[in-house]
Amino acid sequence: MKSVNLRYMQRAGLSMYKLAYVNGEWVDSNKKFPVFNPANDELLADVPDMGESEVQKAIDAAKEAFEQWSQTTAKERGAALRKWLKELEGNKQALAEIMTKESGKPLVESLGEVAYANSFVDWFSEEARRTYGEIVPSPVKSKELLMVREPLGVVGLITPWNFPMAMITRKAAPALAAGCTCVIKPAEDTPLTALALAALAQEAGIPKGVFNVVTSSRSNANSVGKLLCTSPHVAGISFTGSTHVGKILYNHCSQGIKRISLELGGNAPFIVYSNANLEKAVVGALAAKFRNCGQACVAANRFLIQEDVFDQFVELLKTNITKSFQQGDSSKNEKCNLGPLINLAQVEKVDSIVKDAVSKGAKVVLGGEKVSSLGDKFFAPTILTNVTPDMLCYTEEVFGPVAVCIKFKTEEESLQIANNSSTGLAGYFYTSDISQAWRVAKKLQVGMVGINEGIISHTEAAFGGVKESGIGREGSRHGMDEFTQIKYMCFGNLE
Ligand SMILES: NC(=O)c1ccc[n+]([C@@H]2O[C@H](COP(=O)([O-])OP(=O)(O)OC[C@H]3O[C@@H](n4cnc5c(N)ncnc54)[C@H](O)[C@@H]3O)[C@@H](O)[C@H]2O)c1
Ligand SMILES: O=C[C@H](O)CS(=O)(=O)O
Repeated sequence: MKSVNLRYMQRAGLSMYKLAYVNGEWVDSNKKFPVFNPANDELLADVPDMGESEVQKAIDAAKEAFEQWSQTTAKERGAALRKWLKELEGNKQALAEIMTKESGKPLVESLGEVAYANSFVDWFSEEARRTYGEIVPSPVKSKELLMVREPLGVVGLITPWNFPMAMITRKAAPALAAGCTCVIKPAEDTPLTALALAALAQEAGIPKGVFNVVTSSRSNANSVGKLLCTSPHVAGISFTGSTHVGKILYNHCSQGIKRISLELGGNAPFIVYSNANLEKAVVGALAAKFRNCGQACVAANRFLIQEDVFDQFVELLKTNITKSFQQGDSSKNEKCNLGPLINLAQVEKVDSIVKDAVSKGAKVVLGGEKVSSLGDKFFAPTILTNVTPDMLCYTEEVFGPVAVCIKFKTEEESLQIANNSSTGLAGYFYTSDISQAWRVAKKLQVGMVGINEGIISHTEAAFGGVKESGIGREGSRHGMDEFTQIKYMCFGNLE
């Protein structure tokens, strides 16, 4: 089949993004599922709804390709990733437009995500050559002891809809850098970005079978996920998504003792101490809460504000939200910087959490309801106060534009509330006291801490959580660990 060129596909319009990518070929299926623009319900494409037998072909292709790809040198793999990066950077506008159309996120945020996603390809094109082994001083004269890192093999990458490009490159780049081959299963809401990445991988000359993208509807996700987790030809799984699904996959992988890395849900506290610079804290709060309309795993989920600055901070938050955001469809109006939620299920989840809070006595300081005038997936930026522990918003991951504001008296109380969660991904706090900064940063039960900062995700830093937020780290040099294994070699009789 003729090589499919992104620029051609872009000119031809999104309708070209309707084929999955397996073994270097663009493949169809006799079943399809639709992909819509959540901002205006425009049908973007119908893509293959692949089942187990079709995904098995992708696993077979990746297994065959692994024989050669794993034997390339780290330098060659790094060079291949840089060719892919060149294609990604050369098509950043097209990629951003696809992402905005299928996820609803504002174009400015999609462009930011392309840059963030590309940074993982850039970073791991270099890390490929720095995944060193070790030679250790032998305890015995006749022996030499050394350890090397080897690629896991075929890996299954299952990714969410909220960052449809970055969540793929944050996995695929280290996987390919390590010498693994991959079968990628993107979220059913946002498969088109993944297919565009495949088109550019093909353009860059990534060999067939090394980078495969299979598309499935939600109804097939369970069986496809189970196949990837239980296939004897898949050596590892890397999953980003909800804790609920992460537990299902973790259980599947236990059957074959398969490696798995899990980037799961969060419930980030955002603590404002009375000695904080409130103007800076509000800037950080808007970034940590409203990026991607609150649909981020590291989103500030609970605002814990010390009582003597509570009213002042809430008023500042309300004023800044009102003047900072123009909600709407940014594919129609580029000035819009706050989009819709991804689908009706998410809208209903957010709406039910807010209604539950109000029914139990919460006060709606701002927003608090759907914005039907914009469309059926828009929920207004919202501030809730008078929040109590019996409310869902106190414990649940909202995953929407709702700032839940909780008052506390002492540092000890703030930490007790913050750590009272089954998850521990990110946490943020603002203080002007350096001793307090050190104390609180050490006591927060999370994997990542923002200290006087609301945006903490960078490719150079280890991304991941504790408790039920997951296992393993992505980005940084640690990202290679998820796709390699250590082999110890003992040379004997050397005298
Ligand atoms: N820690 C992180 O880096 C991170 C990043 C993004 C999202 N998330 C979390 O993901 C959640 C929202 O994303 P979502 O709604 O796409 O998550 P989700 O878990 O519903 O879906 C994630 C992926 O898993 C697939 N999937 C769903 N059910 C499956 C099953 N039974 N077996 C195999 N695969 C299955 C989906 O098709 C999708 O591709 C939130 O909880 C958010 O915190 C975490
Ligand atoms: O939603 C989860 C993402 O990992 C957030 S970030 O873009 O990495 O900050």
